[in-house]
Amino acid sequence: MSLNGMVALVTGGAQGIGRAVVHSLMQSSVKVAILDMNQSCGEKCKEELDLEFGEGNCTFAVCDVSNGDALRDAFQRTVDTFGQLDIVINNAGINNEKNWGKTIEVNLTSVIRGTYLALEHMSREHGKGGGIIINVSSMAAFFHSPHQPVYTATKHGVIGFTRAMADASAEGNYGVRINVVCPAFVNTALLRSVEREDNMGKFVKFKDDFKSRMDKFGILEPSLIAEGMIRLIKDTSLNGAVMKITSSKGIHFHTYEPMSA
Ligand SMILES: NC(=O)C1=CN([C@@H]2O[C@H](COP(=O)(O)OP(=O)(O)OC[C@H]3O[C@@H](n4cnc5c(N)ncnc54)[C@H](O)[C@@H]3O)[C@@H](O)[C@H]2O)C=CC1
Ligand SMILES: CCCCCC(=O)/C=C/[C@H]1C=CC(=O)[C@@H]1CCCCCCC(=O)O
Repeated sequence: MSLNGMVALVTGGAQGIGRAVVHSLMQSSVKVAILDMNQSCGEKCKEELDLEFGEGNCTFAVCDVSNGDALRDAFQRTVDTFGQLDIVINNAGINNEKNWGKTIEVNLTSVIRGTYLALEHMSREHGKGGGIIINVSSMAAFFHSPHQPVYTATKHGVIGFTRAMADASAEGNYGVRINVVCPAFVNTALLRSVEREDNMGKFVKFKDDFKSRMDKFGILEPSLIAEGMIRLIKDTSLNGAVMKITSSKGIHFHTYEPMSA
């Protein structure tokens, strides 16, 4: 499946995993709208991508995904700029057990809002031509992190919401495939936040245990997560898929017991 000419929107696209998937998408000739709350990183990211791929192939907008109006405007500006929207990756996420309400707002509420906004611009129920949504969860949804109870809860929620919405899309003939990716530890700024009291609050005292888990389970590069996301986009058979990415098994999928009668 060629992605040439498609248009993607990536939240948290200025750094880390989001930056990696933006680059992979542009290597596949996808035009990308990068949304991020970090203006300096976003502008630097766009400057570098313009140098590599030529101008006009990506945009950057400062957008805090937890601001619903700003997120709605950013989606609309993307469609106004590029004329269409085919791929949405709800990637932006934080780790803050002190301001845990914010963690819920960004990691779960904004993923829900971003999914609904994506459907407004892609679903046949809105007269559009279809598309693909990828929501970002975590292996913390399978190996719960005793040091990140609220982060863990949000990532469990992303899986449940995504699987439910994928079924709704299939039953409603939305024409939109909705999948979720669950990386283990990834070498980004977010991972380094587990050592900071500002982020971890009282759980920072467990940082040595957290680091020993990183040693045990390994640390992935963002490019591998981007590879998994491109696979979710290109494999048209995948809807409601729960992709896991770990050092031990690489890119693989979680399987669920079928619901008994
Ligand atoms: N790094 C890791 O070990 C893992 C990360 N994840 C998830 O992957 C996603 C990306 O995380 P990383 O790339 O590691 O983090 P990162 O911190 O390196 O990059 C996240 C980007 O999102 C932006 N962002 C944060 N809050 C935002 C908001 N409210 N509005 C707009 N942009 C915002 C940041 O400015 C940053 O550019 C997150 O959902 C995270 O939970 C999942 C499993 C493991
Ligand atoms: C803010 C930091 C982001 C960390 C996200 C994350 O995925 C954390 C997961 C871990 C937290 C405690 C754990 O034990 C989780 C282990 C995840 C790796 C499991 C890999 C298992 C395997 O390789 O088979």
